[in-house]
Amino acid sequence: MYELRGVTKRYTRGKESVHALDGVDLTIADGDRLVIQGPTGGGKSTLLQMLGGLDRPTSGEVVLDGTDMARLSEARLTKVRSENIGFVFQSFNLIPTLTAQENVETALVPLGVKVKERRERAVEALRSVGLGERLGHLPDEMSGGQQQRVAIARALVKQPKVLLADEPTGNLDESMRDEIMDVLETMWKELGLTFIMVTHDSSLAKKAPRLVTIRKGKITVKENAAS
Ligand SMILES: Nc1ncnc2c1ncn2[C@@H]1O[C@H](COP(=O)(O)OP(=O)(O)OP(=O)(O)O)[C@@H](O)[C@H]1O
Repeated sequence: MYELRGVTKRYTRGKESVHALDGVDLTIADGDRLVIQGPTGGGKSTLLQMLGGLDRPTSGEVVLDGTDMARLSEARLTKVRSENIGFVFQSFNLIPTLTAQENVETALVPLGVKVKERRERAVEALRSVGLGERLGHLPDEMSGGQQQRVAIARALVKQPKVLLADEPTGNLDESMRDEIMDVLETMWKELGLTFIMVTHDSSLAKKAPRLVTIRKGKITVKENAAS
């Protein structure tokens, strides 16, 4: 469970100061599916970075399961991240010289998983996203949708509690977008993940059980009873 209290993030460039987040209070229960939307520059990516422990707030608390990530040492924060949080980005971020299977295995290296188990888990994760036949393919031998599936397998192979996705369908055409959303939704249901996604896509936002809109660093939360 996440508890954000008074989270502020200020960026300073020369004399200019931007309040990317301005006193954000937000609770996210385990197993929630939450969409973050809002205008360009509103603070969506900054909020996701705080949730992922990729950056620290200027002030406030980002508590994940009782631990304030803002106060952890870099080493402990890296450990919390690699054990608990999977990331999927718009630009897939696969290593171009590694096969699909090797890309997925990389997520298990920091956890000290032995080679044989790494291989088995990577194959299983790729099968679960429908890529059992593509284990030995390099990223540029796969479509955008397939590359994003590899990225999803890489995020989930470590069995995280939380999956964070920043515009995961932003680089994909409409049919691939639906396909990737189906994969993400299935994984969310099957694995009992907390799934938090930033999107510009209003049709995806409408379907979310919980919608956070962020403008000028301030959030509003809407529950969607219909979904
Ligand atoms: N590293 C940085 N240095 C300075 N300012 C930054 C930095 N990162 C973000 N900002 C500023 O903080 C504000 C929020 O940015 P953020 O990227 O979180 O918005 P966003 O809602 O994700 O936007 P977009 O939809 O365009 O990706 C913007 O005004 C942005 O210019």
